[in-house]
Amino acid sequence: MTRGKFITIEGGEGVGKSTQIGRLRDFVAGQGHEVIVTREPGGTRRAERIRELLLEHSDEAMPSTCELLLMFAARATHIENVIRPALARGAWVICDRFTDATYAYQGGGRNLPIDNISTLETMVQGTLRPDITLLLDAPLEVSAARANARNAAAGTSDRFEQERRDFFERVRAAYLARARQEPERFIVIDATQSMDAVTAAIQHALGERLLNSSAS
Ligand SMILES: Nc1ncnc2c1ncn2[C@@H]1O[C@H](COP(=O)(O)OP(=O)(O)O)[C@@H](O)[C@H]1O
Ligand SMILES: Cc1cn([C@H]2C[C@H](O)[C@@H](COP(=O)(O)OP(=O)(O)O)O2)c(=O)[nH]c1=O
Repeated sequence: MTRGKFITIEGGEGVGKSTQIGRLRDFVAGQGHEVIVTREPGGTRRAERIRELLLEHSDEAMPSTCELLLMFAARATHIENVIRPALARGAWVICDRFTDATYAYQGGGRNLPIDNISTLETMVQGTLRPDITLLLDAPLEVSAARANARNAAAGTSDRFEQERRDFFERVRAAYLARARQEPERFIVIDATQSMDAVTAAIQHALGERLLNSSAS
């Protein structure tokens, strides 16, 4: 059985990840593949409980190291129980955020040492890495406006969404730096475009990089 492909989708809050993931699922399923859509932090019962700990507001300070370890604790059970078994049976896995988010948020945003993140990455993932990472990129004005509109409609905002502008600038810069370092894995999409234009750009890039190669 050919191993499935592991696709992650990354970017700041409100860039349009959730919107595009639904369309991506249909696109990949339309090529005849089994598709699993999942997210981080989360994706299993235990990991979703860790997600609640990470996102809830609390009067107990959250040390950055605690945040980092919880992200990888959730990831460990997600990989073991969902991602690896799915890939092994040939399913394609589409994951809303993965370890690049840790490099961007805990590394870029919180200024935690990259070496610590990379040590945990190896400990938790071994050699598992995404085959393709879609980075939806937009200036903060655009992504914040979308996230704010969505949160106002839902009446909620989580602990990360309370961060200040300079935090999100560092997150965006860290994502773009990673994309420059690994151009063969990353596809950077201009997320300021219309939803349909973003969808078309994703499908075009995936067609070039993955679907053709998997057919051969
Ligand atoms: N390309 C786009 N143009 C305009 N609005 C968009 C676009 N993509 C998403 N949106 C809207 O912006 C908000 C945030 O999108 P969402 O997919 O939830 O982002 P994310 O999952 O990245 O936080 C939603 O209300 C969504 O309908
Ligand atoms: C996976 C991951 C997420 N996060 C953060 C980013 C988000 O603010 C938050 C929850 O992710 P998510 O629900 O995907 O955020 P949104 O839909 O608003 O874009 O967790 C990290 O800080 N590190 C990580 O490793």
